[in-house]
Amino acid sequence: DQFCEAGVGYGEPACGVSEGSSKILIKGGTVVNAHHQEVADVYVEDGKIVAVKPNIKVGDDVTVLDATGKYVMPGGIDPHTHLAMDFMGSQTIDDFFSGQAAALAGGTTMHIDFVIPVKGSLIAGIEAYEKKAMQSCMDYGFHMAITKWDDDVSREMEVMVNEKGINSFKFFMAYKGALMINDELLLQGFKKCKSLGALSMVHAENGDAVFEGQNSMIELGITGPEGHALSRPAVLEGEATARAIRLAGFVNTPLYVVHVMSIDAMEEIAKARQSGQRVIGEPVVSGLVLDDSKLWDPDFITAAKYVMSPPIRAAGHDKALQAALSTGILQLVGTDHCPFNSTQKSLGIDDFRKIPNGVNGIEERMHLVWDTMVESGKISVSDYVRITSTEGARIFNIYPRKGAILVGSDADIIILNPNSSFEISARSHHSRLDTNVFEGKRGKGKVEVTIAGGRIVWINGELKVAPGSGKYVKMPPFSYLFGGMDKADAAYLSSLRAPVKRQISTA
Ligand SMILES: NC(=O)NCCC(=O)O
Ligand SMILES: [Zn+2]
Ligand SMILES: [Zn+2]
Repeated sequence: DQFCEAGVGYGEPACGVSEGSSKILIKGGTVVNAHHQEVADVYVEDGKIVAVKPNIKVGDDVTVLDATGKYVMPGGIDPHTHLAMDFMGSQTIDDFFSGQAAALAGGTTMHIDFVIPVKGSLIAGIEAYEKKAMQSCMDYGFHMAITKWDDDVSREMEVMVNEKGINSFKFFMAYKGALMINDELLLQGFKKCKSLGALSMVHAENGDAVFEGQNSMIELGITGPEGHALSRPAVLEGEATARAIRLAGFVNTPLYVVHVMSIDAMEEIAKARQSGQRVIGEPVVSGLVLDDSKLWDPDFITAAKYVMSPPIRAAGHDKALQAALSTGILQLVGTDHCPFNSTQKSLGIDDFRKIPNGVNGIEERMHLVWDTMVESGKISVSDYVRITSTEGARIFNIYPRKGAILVGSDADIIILNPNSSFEISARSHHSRLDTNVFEGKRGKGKVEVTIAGGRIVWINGELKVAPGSGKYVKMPPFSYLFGGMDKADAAYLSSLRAPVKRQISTA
């Protein structure tokens, strides 16, 4: 078994992990934060970072890890996952335990998952997810999807923000007949989010046009996975991104565009940001490092494992998204980890519209982003920390508790060896998935140690995780993205020209 699972408590030497206390000293590494790096020791006690400075001396009861020549960085925060999600007639194959264990093995120490309402009810939705998350072995937070609109939903959004610690709501502009909402709902939702200080997030594809595109493909006799890409071209992602941006601008509320997969969408975000609008763009690792060629593979399972929405695009979009990430047009990297195994993907053997949409990434993100962005010289190590951890913590308002190696921060830490290497395979990964969309990818830089909540959970290629040890992280509203918005609203109001007092002329 790859996991030391139930029954193995922390503090016991198991799975070859020698740690036995909650006191850890990381010695001699290069400690990297988003704005600074220095050679220093990091001392951890009871789940928190207690000291960051050179030459810390400790007693015999402390586990000492030598990080000389290595980077000591905040654990990754994956802002976009779907664990144990019921979707397209299946449930994603990783639950909150297996998905999080995989994450920890890849250097991610917190994720934010999307709660899907039950028949539109947010309360029923969060209750279901609270149950699913009971087996957690790492810290997590929730976004909430909005799938219908009425007074109950509006009231429940208040409960989510004020009582449940949710500060972001996702609106699906695609998946017609299932999760999709229309522009009227989008506007109501954006207004409500603004009033609550919650971040509006969109899955930006024109769902009506996608529906048309799908029907056209079927009429043309194109039923295989390539039909998925052909039916929802980048122009539909660009259109929806532009529409969401303009509606968020009309309401004057910040917008977060999830899984930006195309140049078309990225350019809309670039334009909006250039004009001063508060728009965040999140590429996902599959969009950054893959292209759509495998969707034409003659083997159905090989092709179907690449089916996700918006689709992985033709070569060229990947490089453009990397460039946008390096120049700050896009701000942080997620995964959209939404794994369906071969049997589940086979639901669409005769019709691509029935292939459950989603790919893996929660375990691979930190390595692939390091190799693609840092090892290639596109960004600095500090920027790596920013796009994989710190910016997520800031956007979702949990910085500096998360996303930093600072005194008082949670002890979520990775040690990355830049001279070591990784290779990705379904044979060795920790997800329950029987395939891997990144199969065979190799690169430089290896997460050798993961510390989550002050415990060594990944070392020497072994996981030591216990179900139930992860904590729910409440995320307060009014993140930095909302700072000064009230002034912009006031300026807008005062800019309105005085209404004309009209009389009926009788002449
Ligand atoms: N992206 C995808 O294909 N599946 C997960 C659901 C979503 O994020 O749209
Ligand atoms: Zn989506
Ligand atoms: Zn998603």
